Amino acid sequence: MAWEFRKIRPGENVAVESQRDPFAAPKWAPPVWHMPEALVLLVNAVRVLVRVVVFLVRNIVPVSAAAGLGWLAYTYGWTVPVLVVALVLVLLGTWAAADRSSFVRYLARPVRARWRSAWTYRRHWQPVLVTAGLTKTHKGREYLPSIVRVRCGPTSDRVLVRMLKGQAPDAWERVTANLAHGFGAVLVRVREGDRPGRIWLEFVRHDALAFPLPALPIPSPSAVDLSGVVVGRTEDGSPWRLRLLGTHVLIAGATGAGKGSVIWSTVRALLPLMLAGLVEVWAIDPKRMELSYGRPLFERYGRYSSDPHGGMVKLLEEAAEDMNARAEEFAGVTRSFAPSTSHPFRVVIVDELAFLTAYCPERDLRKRAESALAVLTSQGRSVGYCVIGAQQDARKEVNNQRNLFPDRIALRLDEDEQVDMVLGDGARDRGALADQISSVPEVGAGVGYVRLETSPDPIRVRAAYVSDDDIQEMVALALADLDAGEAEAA
Ligand SMILES: Nc1ncnc2c1ncn2[C@@H]1O[C@H](COP(=O)(O)OP(=O)(O)OP(=O)(O)O)[C@@H](O)[C@H]1O
Repeated sequence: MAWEFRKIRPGENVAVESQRDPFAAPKWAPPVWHMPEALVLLVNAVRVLVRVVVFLVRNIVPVSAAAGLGWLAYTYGWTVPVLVVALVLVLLGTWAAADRSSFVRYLARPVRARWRSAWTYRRHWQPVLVTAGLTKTHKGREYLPSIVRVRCGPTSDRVLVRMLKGQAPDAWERVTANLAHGFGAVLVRVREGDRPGRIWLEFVRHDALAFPLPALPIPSPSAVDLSGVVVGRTEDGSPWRLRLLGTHVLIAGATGAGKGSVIWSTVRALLPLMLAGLVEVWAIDPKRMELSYGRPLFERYGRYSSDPHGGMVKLLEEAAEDMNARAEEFAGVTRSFAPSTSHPFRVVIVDELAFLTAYCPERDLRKRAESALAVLTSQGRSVGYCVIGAQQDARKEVNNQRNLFPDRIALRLDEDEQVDMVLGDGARDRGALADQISSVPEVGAGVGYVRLETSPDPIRVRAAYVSDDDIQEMVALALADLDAGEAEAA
């Protein structure tokens, strides 16, 4: 129980049960101990001293700077500190102009984090948490979760929070809307903390993915990393790197969700290695829409089929056969795959998986496609094969093959339960709101959620939009060595 000292009349100091709620009915406690005046003063003096020391330690840099300037002004007059401040500003300006990224990293962001910590988070912490029901009052004493540290990113803040003992992250997940409104954020996500009992709250200040991202420049061959080709941007403004080497990728999204932009951004990122003969793209195009634009490109630097009467399935089977032959060749010789012109990295893109499997009317073709896909996805990873499958319908009945794809992307989905079907259990609770992505193309097309290997928390991404003109430019670049007639024929 907490106590505070009250003075009743001179010489009469009493300790009473403390009451922090200003609206609570007055509760009179009988005097318990009569305290000497000097002891009361001493206790209060120690309290003030401790608070001052904590404040000084926490704010050592600004306090020292202010004290130094004060001392200069006192000793030499006000012009000297003004000159010192001007000099420091000039130095900081030069630093910012010369190396902006280090300036932002080592100075601007930490200063901003301190400011936001004090002004936005600590100032509103208690009222917002009380209203959101995240505090506990026990025997008149209020227990409040505490802020450990605040970090600022370009578009979001991360606040490390020490929860109350016995509190779990889902208590915070339930009130993310209250927190967002309380602290003026667009949305709030709850992330795993650095140790038990702590969580990171991610306050998104503004949506970095609200506007379409134009097609990224075609990279130089040495910049292409198959462990993470850049296909767009993540919510914190960093590049979205899609892993292809050693995995398979499923892109799930309702019609118009922008699956094409993920596929084309990937092809665009791979283009330099395709031209160098180190990567082949085998395109299977049942819809004859998205991939048909790049048909000459795929036919020259890979394969292409849109033939519904067995051609597409045959292509898949040939990929599976070739993969088997490669596996045999590599057995006992090499364990990690590095692409070469004799053994290029093969990306098999299937624009709509369900056309080959669930929707295919011919039972025989369906079975053959399913079995070739299963072979490719289960054994192809280590021998330089990557299957990228797009899928409109994420329901279980339609997509029984999703477990064959280790990496999955959830673009806009029609129903909330499809999110966990695509990204795995609990993904929606952890913030993958793929069912709430806007269906307005400018706002939501190409936006989605991915789960990285390193973290169970889904992150929000947007693929760059590769327009028809961009595709034509890629095709022209890839076929530049052919003369006009040949290109036409291709
Ligand atoms: N990354 C993006 N940024 C902005 N707009 C985009 C993006 N991707 C696609 N769009 C817009 O959204 C429209 C639909 O995209 P797209 O055809 O790629 O969707 P989809 O998921 O492949 O649909 P479907 O399954 O019906 O083929 C495009 O015509 C384009 O205008």
